[in-house]
Amino acid sequence: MIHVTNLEKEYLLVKRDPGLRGAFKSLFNRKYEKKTAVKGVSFHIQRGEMVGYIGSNGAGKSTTIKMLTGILTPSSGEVKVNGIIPYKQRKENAKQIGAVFGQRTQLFWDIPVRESFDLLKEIYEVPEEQFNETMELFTDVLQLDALLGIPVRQLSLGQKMRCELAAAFIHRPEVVYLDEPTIGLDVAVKVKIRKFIRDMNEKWGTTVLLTTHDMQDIEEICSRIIIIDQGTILYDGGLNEIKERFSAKREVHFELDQMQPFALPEPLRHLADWRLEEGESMNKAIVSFSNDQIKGSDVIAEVLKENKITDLSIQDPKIETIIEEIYNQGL
Ligand SMILES: Nc1ncnc2c1ncn2[C@@H]1O[C@H](COP(=O)(O)OP(=O)(O)OP(=O)(O)O)[C@@H](O)[C@H]1O
Repeated sequence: MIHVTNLEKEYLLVKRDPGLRGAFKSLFNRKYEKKTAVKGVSFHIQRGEMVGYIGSNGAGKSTTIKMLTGILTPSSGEVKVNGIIPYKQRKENAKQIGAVFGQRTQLFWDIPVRESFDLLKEIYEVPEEQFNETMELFTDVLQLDALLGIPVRQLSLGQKMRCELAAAFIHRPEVVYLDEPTIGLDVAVKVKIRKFIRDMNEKWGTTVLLTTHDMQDIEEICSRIIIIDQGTILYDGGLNEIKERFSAKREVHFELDQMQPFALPEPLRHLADWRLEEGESMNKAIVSFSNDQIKGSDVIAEVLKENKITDLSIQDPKIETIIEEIYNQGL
């Protein structure tokens, strides 16, 4: 569905000396500097896959997505979405994709949401019956009923984002690009949005490329991640595989009675680290260890022998921690 081969994008930046004099000079004698935002990126995404495209600020995510949507022309390399070259066939590409770009809206600011959807229906030439059926479904799943009569500018961020999501899927596109679809939203709306994306993927087999800094989005939506750093791909593979690869780092969280001190038993001293998290009524001792050196059950057994524990839980490594480690140490 999405084929990207050796994709590159260079931006030309105007080089300017500091100060007013520099600004004035650059008006007449422009010097340019090249900035390669995407360097030789290749990946293939199958129809119906939901892939997380992640990386730190400035890694090159938005630049890639802009090339996939046809907004930007690549400096070199190839990009094809469902057989279409986006920057050459912008209209055809626009018909088969949907997009949510964080804070920007594709809805019409001053008119009621319902009328924005009616306009999108005309733009995408959605058949009447299909449109009504889709609207009914979205109204139900995203609880849009009360919002349809309100102009977008009067909606809260969460309400607006629910409408944006509906607008991205209204014409049942083949591919949807989601750039930070849950940014700034409360947990309840995030849950609703993640479920909606999963449901649409299941119902229509929509291919989804998701950019987010919220790792919970990734964990709940994607089974594959592509990690980009400084314009090049660091990792492309299963979310579970990478978690397993790094599952060397596991943690057991032991809840202690406030009055009880914690001691790491002797057999664990060279195999595990621990730290204390202090709370109002409860302290928590967090013991971290390498799965390939000792089993979680042995850690628990040893700790229970010497400490009074009220509760415990085993935590898998968080994907943020994993990504930070890949950034720092490589794969
Ligand atoms: N229009 C532009 N002109 C010049 N440089 C740009 C332009 N857009 C982006 N860049 C630069 O290209 C690099 C990649 O930017 P990009 O927006 O693709 O990153 P990103 O991964 O989407 O970051 P973020 O998570 O902050 O949105 C950055 O160094 C950025 O400063």
